[in-house]
Amino acid sequence: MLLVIRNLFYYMRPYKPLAVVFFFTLLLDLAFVSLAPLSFKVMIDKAIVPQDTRYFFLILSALGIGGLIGVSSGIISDYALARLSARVQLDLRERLFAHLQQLNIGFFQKTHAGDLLAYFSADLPAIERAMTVILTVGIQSLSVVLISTAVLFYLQWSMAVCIVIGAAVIFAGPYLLGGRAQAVQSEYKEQAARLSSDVQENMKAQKVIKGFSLQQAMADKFSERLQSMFLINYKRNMMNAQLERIPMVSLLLINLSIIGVGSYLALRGHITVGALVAFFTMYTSMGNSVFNLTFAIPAFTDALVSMNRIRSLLDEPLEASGGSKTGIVPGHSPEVHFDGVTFSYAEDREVLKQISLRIPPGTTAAFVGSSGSGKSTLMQLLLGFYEPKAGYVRLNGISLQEINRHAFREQIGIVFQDNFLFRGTILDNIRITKPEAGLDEVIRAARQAEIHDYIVSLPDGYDTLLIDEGSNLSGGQRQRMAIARAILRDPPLLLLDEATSALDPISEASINRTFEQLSRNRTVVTVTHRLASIVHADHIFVFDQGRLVDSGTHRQMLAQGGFYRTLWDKQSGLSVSVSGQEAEIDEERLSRLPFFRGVDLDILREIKGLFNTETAPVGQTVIYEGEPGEKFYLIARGRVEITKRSADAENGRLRLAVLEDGDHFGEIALLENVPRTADVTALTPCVFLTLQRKVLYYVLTQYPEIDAHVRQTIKARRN
Ligand SMILES: Nc1ncnc2c1ncn2[C@@H]1O[C@H](COP(=O)(O)OP(=O)(O)OP(=O)(O)O)[C@@H](O)[C@H]1O
Repeated sequence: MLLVIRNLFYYMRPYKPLAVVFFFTLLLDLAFVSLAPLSFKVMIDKAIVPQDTRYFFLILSALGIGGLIGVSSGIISDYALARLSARVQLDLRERLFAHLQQLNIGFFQKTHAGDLLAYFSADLPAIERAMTVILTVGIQSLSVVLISTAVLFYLQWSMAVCIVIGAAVIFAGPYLLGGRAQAVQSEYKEQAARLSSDVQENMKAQKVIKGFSLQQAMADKFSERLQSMFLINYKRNMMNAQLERIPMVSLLLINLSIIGVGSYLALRGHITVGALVAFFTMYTSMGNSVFNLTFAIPAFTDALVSMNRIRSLLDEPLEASGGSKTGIVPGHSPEVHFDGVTFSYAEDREVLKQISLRIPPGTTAAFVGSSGSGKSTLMQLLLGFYEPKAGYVRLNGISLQEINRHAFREQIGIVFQDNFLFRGTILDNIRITKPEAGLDEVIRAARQAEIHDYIVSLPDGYDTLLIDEGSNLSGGQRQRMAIARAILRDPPLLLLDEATSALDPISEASINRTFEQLSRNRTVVTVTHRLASIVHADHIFVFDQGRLVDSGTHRQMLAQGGFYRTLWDKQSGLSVSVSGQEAEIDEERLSRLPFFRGVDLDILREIKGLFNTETAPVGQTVIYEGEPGEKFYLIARGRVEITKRSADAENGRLRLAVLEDGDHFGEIALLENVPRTADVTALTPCVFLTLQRKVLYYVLTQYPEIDAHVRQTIKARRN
C-alpha cells in the first residue's frame, strides 16, 4: 500500500503547486467533516442542557462559517484533483508511448500487440482509479479515522482503545490476503491482455476467416480462452469480495461492543449524555470512513500490479542511439561493408557466420539464398535493428555503432514485403517520411513510383482516406505507395526486403522495372528469393545456412556452376502467365525432378501437359496433416511453410521448413495413397503446378520403359 502511495507521489512530482492546492483545500474540507460531530457535544452540554440561547447561536454561526469554508475548499480540491489526475495520466501515457518508440525491435517480436494495448487499456486506468480513490476517499477516510480516533480518546479513552483494537482487526484480514490477491490480479491482467491479443488478431484475419469459413473454429478457440478467463475472473471477484467482506464483519462486531460498553458507561454516569451522543456520532462517521477504506483495498492491489507491470516495461532496454558520426552524406550514395559479421538471435545458434562483403557506392547488390539462410537478418543489421555479435557493419568506412542512428536512418529508403499504411489520407501516408515536403515533391515521388496516375483518378485524389491499413488499395498499389514514401526522401541508400514477393506477376514485373530506374545514382541493397528479378544487379551475394557461399554477377556465377547455379536451375523453366492464373513447366525443368531424371524429353513434353495450375492466397492450407494425398505439388511462384502438430511448439505446430519458387512437395502421393505427414500453408500468394497420381500413372502405362524407373526413384526417396 505504501508503495502505491509512494509511486503516486512520484507521478505528481512535476505538479507540486497544484498538489499543494489540492492537499491544503482537502485538509480544510476534512477538518470540517471530522470536527463537525464534536459540535453535538458542545451544543447539548453547553447550549441545550443549560438552555443558553446566546451560546446556541454562537455555535450555529461557527458551524455555518465552517461549513461554507469546508464546501468551498471541497469544490477547489475536486477541481485540483481532476486536473492533477488528468495530467498524471497524460504524462504516463506519453511516457509509455515514447518509451515504446525507443525500444529494441526484438522486444516487439517477442511481445503480442494485445499485451501492449493492455498497458494502455487496463493498467493506466487502474492507476487512475487508484489515484482518484486514494486522493479522495483514501485520504479523506484516513484523516477522518485519525482525527476521530484522537477525539474519541479525548472523549472516552477506554472505549477508544476498543475501537483501535477493532480497527487493527479490520485491516489484518486484507493484509494477510495481500500476497494472494496480487497474484490473482496479476494473472487476471495477463489473461485479459492475451484475450485482447486474440480479438485483435481475429479482427485482422477476417478475410482469411471468412474466406475459409473458419468462424465456428475461431468461436470455439475463443470459447476456450474465455473459459480460462472465466476461472481467473471468478477467483478475482471472490478475492475482492473477501477483501471487502472481512472488514465489514469485523466492523459489525465492534459496533455491537461499542453500543453495549458506551450505553453502560452513560447508565452508570461515568460519561455525560452529550459525550455519549458525540462519541456515537463520531464513531459512526469514523466507521463509515473505515468502511470506505476497505472498499478501496482492491483498487490498491490492482494499482500495485499495474504499477509493477508498467515499471518492468519502462525497464526494458532501449535501442542504442549510436555514436555522433554521420555515416551517409545526403546526396552521396554510400559504400556498405560487412566485415567479419557474426550474429545470433539466441545464444546457442549463429544465424550469420563471418560475413564479409563490400558494396561499392552507387551500385545495386542483391542478397539471395535459400529460406532461412540469413538474408533478412543481414538487412536488419544494416538498419541497426540488431548489433553484430562479432565484426562490423561499416558505412563509408565508419562502423554503424559510431554513427548516429536517427541521422543515418533519415538517409535510408526502405520497402518491405508488407508495408504499413496508416489511417489517414494518401498524401499523409506518402509524406510520413518527410513531413515538410510540399505537394509537388510528393507528386514527383508518386510519379517515380508510378502511382500518381492512379491517385489522381480517384474522386478525392491525394486526399483519399485510407482505411484498414490501406485495404481499399490493391497489393501492387500499396507497394507503390510504400515506394513513393521511400523515395520521397531521395535516399542515397535504398533497401528492398522481399519488396515484390507478395505481388502478382504483372505488378511484380512492373515494380521491378520501377526499381531498376530508381537504382540509378544510389546504393541499393535488395533481398529476394526470386532470382529472375535481380539478374541485372551489379553484385549478387549468395547465402546458405548463414554463410556467404558465392558472389559475383549473374553471368559469372551461372558460368561457375556453384550454389547460385543450383538455385537458378531450380527456379528456371517455370513460367507464370501475366494473369497469375496459369503456370507452365518446360521439359528441361521437368527432367531435373529426381524421379524424371534421365527420362526422354519427348515423353516429358507429354507429361508436362498433365500438370494443372492451382493458386492459393496467403494463409490457405493446401495440404492438411493426416489427409489422404493424391497430388504432387511444384511451386511455380510463392512461398509455403510446412508444419507438423507438436505438443512442444508454442502454438501447437512446429515449423519444419519453408519452401519457395521451384521447390516441390507431396511426391510420395505419386506413389501411393498415404496420409499427409504435415500441413502446407501459403505464406505468400502461391501458384502451384500439380500432378495427380492417377493421371501420371495412366501416362506411365503407355511407357513401360520409364514406369519402373519413376516408381523406383520415388520409392527410394521415400525410404
Ligand atoms: N526474430 C528472430 N528471432 C529468432 N530467430 C530468428 C528471428 N528472425 C529470424 N530468425 C532465424 O534466423 C535465421 C535466418 O532468418 P532470416 O529471416 O534472416 O533468413 P532469410 O534468408 O531472410 O529467410 P527468408 O527468405 O525465409 O525470409 C532463420 O533460421 C530464422 O528462423
